[in-house]
Amino acid sequence: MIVISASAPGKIVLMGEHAVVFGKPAIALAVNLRLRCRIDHSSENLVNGQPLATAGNPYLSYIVNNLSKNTDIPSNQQLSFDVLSDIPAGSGLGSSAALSVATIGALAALENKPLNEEAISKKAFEVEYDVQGRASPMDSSVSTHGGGIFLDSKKGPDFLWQSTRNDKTWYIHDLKVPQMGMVIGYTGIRKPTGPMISRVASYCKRTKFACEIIDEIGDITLEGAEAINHNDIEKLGRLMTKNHKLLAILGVSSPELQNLVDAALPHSYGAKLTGGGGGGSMIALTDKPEKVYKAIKLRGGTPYIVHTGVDGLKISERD
Ligand SMILES: Nc1ncnc2c1ncn2[C@@H]1O[C@H](COP(=O)(O)OP(=O)(O)O)[C@@H](O)[C@H]1O
Ligand SMILES: C[C@@](O)(CCOP(=O)(O)O)CC(=O)O
Repeated sequence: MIVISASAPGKIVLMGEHAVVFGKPAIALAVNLRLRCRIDHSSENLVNGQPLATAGNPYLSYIVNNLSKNTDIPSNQQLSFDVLSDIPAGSGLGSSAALSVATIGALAALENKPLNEEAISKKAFEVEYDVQGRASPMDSSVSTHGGGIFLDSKKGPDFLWQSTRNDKTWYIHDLKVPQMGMVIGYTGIRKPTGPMISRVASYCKRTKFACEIIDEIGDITLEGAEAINHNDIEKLGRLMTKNHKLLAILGVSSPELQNLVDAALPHSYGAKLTGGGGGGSMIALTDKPEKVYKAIKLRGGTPYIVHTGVDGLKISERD
């Protein structure tokens, strides 16, 4: 019997979340929190031994319901999925993209297909977009590729692939990022991404002001990419904190996130919420990770000192 297991990383967003959904630039890094998905043939569709249901498992259900679109596996083939994750779900750390990437990667391996990063990442983006109602290809791309990525509205050096949905095209680039001390602070508050994206979209529909904030996030993200190219960590930190303020104006911060950002800032180059916001997690760029760790813990958050520069999708087992 063939048993396949694949793993994919979660991510942090250095700059540009939410604005990237509108086609603006963003910078995301894979981190050493991973989700593993093991797939096996089965007599019924199961997740961790329980029947697969759309309500509890929208991403896996979507993949199974669209099996014939994405694979040559017959649509009546039943599968069992075992999912094990280090990434807290609904926490802004890209758990849903890691789940989609690892599952689609494992299905490709089950079919003995060569791993094609671009194809897997695009299929995972489709899952994210359709289940959430709106998304950018940021999470699916960085989880597939690993390391760092820079999304832009035009093609530049180190271009990997482009993704188009409706009237928007994102050009995805490999981004080499120097080793940086990075601490995640999880508020413990689960916030699904879809409603946060909708909230920003309706704010932008109502007011020109919100669209200008989105533009401003895009502009400072380009400055952030320049700062990375020049290894200017202090400038990057300042821009990250500015990015946080702009996200707060858009209404996607929360008192709990602000509490952890405030705790981290005295020991950091910069700090900001990461991902969808409204709860979930923040990140701090620092050369004193232990101090930030303690400060976040003292304020009731769950800190993780994380490594970047990690692998993307990996097929980790084949029997
Ligand atoms: N280990 C897991 N097992 C099954 N589903 C998961 C797992 N981790 C995440 N998910 C799915 O992803 C959703 C969270 O995704 P999302 O709202 O985009 O937040 P984020 O990607 O920031 O964690 C969960 O509600 C669940 O449907
Ligand atoms: C808000 C957004 O920019 C990032 C969402 O990240 P997460 O799903 O909350 O980890 C949405 C997206 O880019 O698809």
